[in-house]
Amino acid sequence: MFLFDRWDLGASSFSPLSLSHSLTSAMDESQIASLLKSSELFPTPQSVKLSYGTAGFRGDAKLLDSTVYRVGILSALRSLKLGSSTVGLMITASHNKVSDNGIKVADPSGGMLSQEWEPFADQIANASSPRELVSLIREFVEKEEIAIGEEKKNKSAEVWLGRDTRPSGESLLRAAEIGVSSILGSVAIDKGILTTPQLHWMVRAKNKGLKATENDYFENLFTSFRCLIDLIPNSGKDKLEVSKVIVDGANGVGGLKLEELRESLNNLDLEIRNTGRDGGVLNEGVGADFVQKEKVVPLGFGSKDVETRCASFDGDADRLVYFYIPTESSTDKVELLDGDKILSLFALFIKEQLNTLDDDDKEGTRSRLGVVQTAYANGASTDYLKQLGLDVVFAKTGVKHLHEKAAEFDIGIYFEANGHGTILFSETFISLLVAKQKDLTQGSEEHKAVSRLVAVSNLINQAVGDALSGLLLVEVILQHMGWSVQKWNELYKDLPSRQIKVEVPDRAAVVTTSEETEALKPLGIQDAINAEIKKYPRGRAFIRPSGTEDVVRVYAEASTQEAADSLANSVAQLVKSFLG
Ligand SMILES: CC(=O)N[C@H]1[C@@H](OP(=O)(O)O)O[C@H](CO)[C@@H](O)[C@@H]1O
Ligand SMILES: [Mg+2]
Repeated sequence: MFLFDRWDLGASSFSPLSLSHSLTSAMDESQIASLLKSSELFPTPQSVKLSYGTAGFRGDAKLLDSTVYRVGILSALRSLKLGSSTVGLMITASHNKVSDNGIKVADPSGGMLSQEWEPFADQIANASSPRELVSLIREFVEKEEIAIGEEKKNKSAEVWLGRDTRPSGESLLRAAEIGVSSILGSVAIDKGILTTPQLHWMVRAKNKGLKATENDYFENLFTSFRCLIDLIPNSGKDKLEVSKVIVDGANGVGGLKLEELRESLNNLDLEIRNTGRDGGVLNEGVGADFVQKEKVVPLGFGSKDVETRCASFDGDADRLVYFYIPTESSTDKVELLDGDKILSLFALFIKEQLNTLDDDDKEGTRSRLGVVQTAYANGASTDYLKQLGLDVVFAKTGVKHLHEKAAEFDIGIYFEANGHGTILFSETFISLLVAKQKDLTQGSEEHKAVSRLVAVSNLINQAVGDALSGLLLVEVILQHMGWSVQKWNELYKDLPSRQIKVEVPDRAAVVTTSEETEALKPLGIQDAINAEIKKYPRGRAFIRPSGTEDVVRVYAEASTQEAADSLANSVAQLVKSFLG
């Protein structure tokens, strides 16, 4: 009973004995003691309601200790549930401001945490006392039939931890370690500063029994990049001179990792700015989110870079956008090549290789290539992709939703307009490609096409969107096509669009349909939005509550920039008047 002596169980009717009985049904006393003792170190902040959201928990870093500790516990349980497979924990708040931080879980597949576990994450993050926390864990462990405790000594959980460059990362990582270790026998392994996609890649590789260090990640990137370079028709002769690309690292982890990778890349003229070493602040006036939303040059770029191909990463390097400063620009406006345009370039390249193969396909087993977008995709990109004859499907915002849909194809390409995306190859399709590669005559067009596809499947991160691997693929495709960034931009012309964030007292008051294009609540707002849309040629607009920030997002598109701005503003006004 010593376990509970130190606990003030308050004035509730709760008795230590009943706690002991109910908890021990799923967990032994030493396990309960461990949880109670460690949770004492991390009191829940009052008056903060936490939600796992679109991409894990995020918020002011000062308020996150207990959340991160609790997600540490969850990750150990997740590992145990899945036969002690390795689970990843990433401490990052991506494109949010530097004083924020966050945590997300990478499942053993390398993908996002199964959505079935999100309600449990919300529950434990919001548990108001150690007693409630332990009780929730006990119930969950019982429901999920997770075996923890003495009898499991030989099979323990393993969690790999990574963090971005935020100053708060180190102490939060310690909190996560304590959380993991409070599930007895679990092992937390600190993998240091990483990009989010690196950790996801490493977790996936580890669970597939492959080499899984950070060096293996780099080696995989430059080997497959080199392979694609070697497969460029005429080895680049008669093609565009390889021109320079300048990368904005958002003053975060991505620029630093790209610097490491650059040592081994000799077919790329690469300049890296905003590495964070020159005094710049993470995500402040820099990075993919800033460039994509504001459509202006990031700090450190200017008139000297006119017409040069530039790219921006976000704070944890899972997003990538390209841009250039047009000659005629007298302002700081950029021509943006967003996730939709990267998706289009990838789709075009993959389709070209598949066409070469399918022509040769005697059995007529054509491969299923599909693309996945969200409601934020520019309408012009969707028209373009459809006109290419591609199967275009839509998913809710958040890569976990896009990833799921892309996995239904032999090759599924998904991208959010903000630059998060990748190309998924199904295991069966990869085996088919590898078998074909062996059968076909070396040097034939078919052999080259199949080899390119295999190299792309190795280069591009199969777990999540990855700015580093995305950048390398864009670069090699441009060299393959002999295209400048301007030529690439001409694939289609974006419809003018505008995004606005509206702060409201309760963003949860906005409830949308599953496609997120219509608001069901507050009642009447959708009719009012529709009436606004009708006033604009090619007008389209929708609202949804953000899953990562305390705002309602407004998106609008129309045939001119003025019209898109005006439509977005009118809809923002409606949001304020219905919810303000
Ligand atoms: C419009 C927009 O860019 N939304 C972003 C943003 O989600 P919100 O739920 O919209 O806050 O952050 C997510 C995580 O990075 C990303 O997946 C998503 O695309
Ligand atoms: Mg990110």
